[in-house]
Amino acid sequence: MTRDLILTFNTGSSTIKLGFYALEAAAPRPLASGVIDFRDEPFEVRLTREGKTFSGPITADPGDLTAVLNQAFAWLAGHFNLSRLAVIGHRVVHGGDVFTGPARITDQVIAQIDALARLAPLHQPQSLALIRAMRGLYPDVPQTASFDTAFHATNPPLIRRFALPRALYDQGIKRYGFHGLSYRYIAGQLGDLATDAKVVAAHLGSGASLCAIRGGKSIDSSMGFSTLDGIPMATRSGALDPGVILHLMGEMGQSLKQVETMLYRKSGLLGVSGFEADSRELMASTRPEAAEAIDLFCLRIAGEVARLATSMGGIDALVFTAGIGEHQPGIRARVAARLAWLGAELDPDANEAGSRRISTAASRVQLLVIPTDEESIIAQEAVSEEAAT
Ligand SMILES: Nc1ncnc2c1ncn2[C@@H]1O[C@H](COP(=O)(O)OP(=O)(O)O)[C@@H](O)[C@H]1O
Ligand SMILES: CC(=O)OP(=O)(O)O
Ligand SMILES: [Mg+2]
Repeated sequence: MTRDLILTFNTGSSTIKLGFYALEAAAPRPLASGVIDFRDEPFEVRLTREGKTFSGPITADPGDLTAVLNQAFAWLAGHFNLSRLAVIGHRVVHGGDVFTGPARITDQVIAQIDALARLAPLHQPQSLALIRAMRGLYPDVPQTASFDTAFHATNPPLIRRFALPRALYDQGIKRYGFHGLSYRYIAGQLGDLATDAKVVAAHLGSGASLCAIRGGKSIDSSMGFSTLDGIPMATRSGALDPGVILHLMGEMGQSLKQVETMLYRKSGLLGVSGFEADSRELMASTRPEAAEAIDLFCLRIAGEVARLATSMGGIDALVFTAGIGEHQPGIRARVAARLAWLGAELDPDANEAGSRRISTAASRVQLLVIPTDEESIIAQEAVSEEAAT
């Protein structure tokens, strides 16, 4: 049996995104994409192939991932010959200092990923459960991990350091950065800006961060030790005065679990608006709290662009990507307006149309929209890692 099918997983807090690729000499060729969205009612697995979307019902309890995957893959077997699976590639958010590139999954690698789970509680446990479940379903198929943190391994030590006692840095308490698969993809899509331009990429999805990229390398990013740092997100706070945490746990007697739940799940756009985490609903709402949540989001994004420009000594282009970056012209316009002092000038028609370039010819900073594709990086890394071992 020829094994020529690649499966990728991009695991999030509420969705598992799947990609199917054909193994080909030049590069993996995309065949189909799928999603299992735990928020869906009715609960189902969806597959989009050649412009058509198919769905299979899932009756298993969403809390039982093994049962969910058993059912989902029994249905997917009607669309793909799964005995042709050559490799399964996973996005794993935190690789710490251990992983500076993709890795073939072994028992030791699973233990190392597990040891970092606390730093990415919305993602890492889900990835581990998925890796284990796929081992059970397809024990003969090799699995690989592609790490969000790996792209930022090029950040200089000064960028990675917190102003904390030196010994903590040596114990791994430092800035790592995330969304690296997305930034690696964007770095490959910059055309004539790829060689030497100073580029800030803004990955604005449910999780959101920004990255300074020059010559194909990450110089600095907004996320740090955990996936909480930087700008506000759908339900995460972004950077926060650590004194607030001391106050909550000291004066207000909150537990670690309570604070963790608040920072990861009840803050950000949801926390500030008081009712909604999704940018579509917030942009459509007339409530002042919704406007304030979006305004704070945009203010903090613009502030981070300026900070990252300082790390690079300038900025030539700002790239918007991911769900919000690609599809919310109103948010792009608000960010651009706050960067007018830097010479950023939006072309409103190009922005509404979602063109690749959305700035005027006179703009001192090019504003670009580039759709991201984390899955294609996972597929490429799965093939190269599998070939190397
Ligand atoms: N077609 C769209 N139009 C407007 N907003 C969108 C669209 N698609 C996604 N978004 C917004 O993007 C955010 C989710 O980003 P996405 O990158 O899809 O999420 P995730 O981080 O889960 O992969 C949400 O705020 C959502 O409102
Ligand atoms: C790192 C992170 O926040 O990822 P996501 O945007 O997929 O939640
Ligand atoms: Mg995402």
